[in-house]
Amino acid sequence: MSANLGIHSDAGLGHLYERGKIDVSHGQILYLEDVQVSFDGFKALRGLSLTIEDNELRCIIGPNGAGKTTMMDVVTGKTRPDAGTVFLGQTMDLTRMDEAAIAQAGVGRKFQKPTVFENHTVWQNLDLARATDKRWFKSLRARPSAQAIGAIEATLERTALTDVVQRPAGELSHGQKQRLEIGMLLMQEPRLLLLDEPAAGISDDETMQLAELLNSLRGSCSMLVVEHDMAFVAALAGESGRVTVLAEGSVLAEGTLAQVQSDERVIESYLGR
Ligand SMILES: Nc1ncnc2c1ncn2[C@@H]1O[C@H](COP(=O)(O)OP(=O)(O)OP(=O)(O)O)[C@@H](O)[C@H]1O
Repeated sequence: MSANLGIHSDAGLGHLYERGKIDVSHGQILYLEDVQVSFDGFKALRGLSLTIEDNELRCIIGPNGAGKTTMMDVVTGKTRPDAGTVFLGQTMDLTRMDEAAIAQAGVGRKFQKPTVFENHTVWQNLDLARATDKRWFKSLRARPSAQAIGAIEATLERTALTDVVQRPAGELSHGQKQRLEIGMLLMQEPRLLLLDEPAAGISDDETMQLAELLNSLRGSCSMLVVEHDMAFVAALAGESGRVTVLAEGSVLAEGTLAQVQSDERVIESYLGR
């Protein structure tokens, strides 16, 4: 399969990857084949194969312990697979790149718990996320360019945070913090966003606002969303979006939400519990 896709290895060149240079000429942004991960003999991923199209928004569902977080850890370089293939586009072998190189190549990750700078304002958080110089004291003093101001304002609007721009992030609601963190990731102009249960613990209204935000990002980046909230998944997948069901470390089913919801194996292992 790899050979057919024209994939080749770029071992050791992680530091040279340029943002936006992902080769999606075959239409795929992420390609996993037969990925295996074991922890002390326990197989967390057993032959996981998954392909995400460029600009696709894919929802991943599945029972606790199915391997969803481990899959994200493998894509971001936090966990090295024991075996298998993990490529970003045609040419970047993620199993041979470190976490920093993978982030630099355009993979952004949002963990379940929001991690924002609580004592800084919403504006400062976005400004810091944009900054290439991570020494925050220097970044905060540097005057942002007109282009940077434009990017921050566009992100504020997109994340519906314009009204709270001068509020410290610590005062925001959980849903607003989730949107701010996604805004911070957007400041890095990711090509692939991984989101781990972004709707967990937020109100129904904020869940739908979050779905609106992610839907508005279609076309500007690919997204992989792990989620348990089925109303949220329905709002993202619509009638025709693909949903993947993971169970026991591999893909149990894949199809539209209606297809996977009526799949007996899915009902038994996940939905029907
Ligand atoms: N570092 C680790 N050491 C040992 N076992 C681990 C480790 N990380 C994960 N596991 C195990 O691997 C399995 C898959 O875990 P993972 O967190 O990937 O599942 P998940 O689908 O994300 O679950 P959840 O929906 O609960 O977040 C679980 O049984 C978990 O206990």
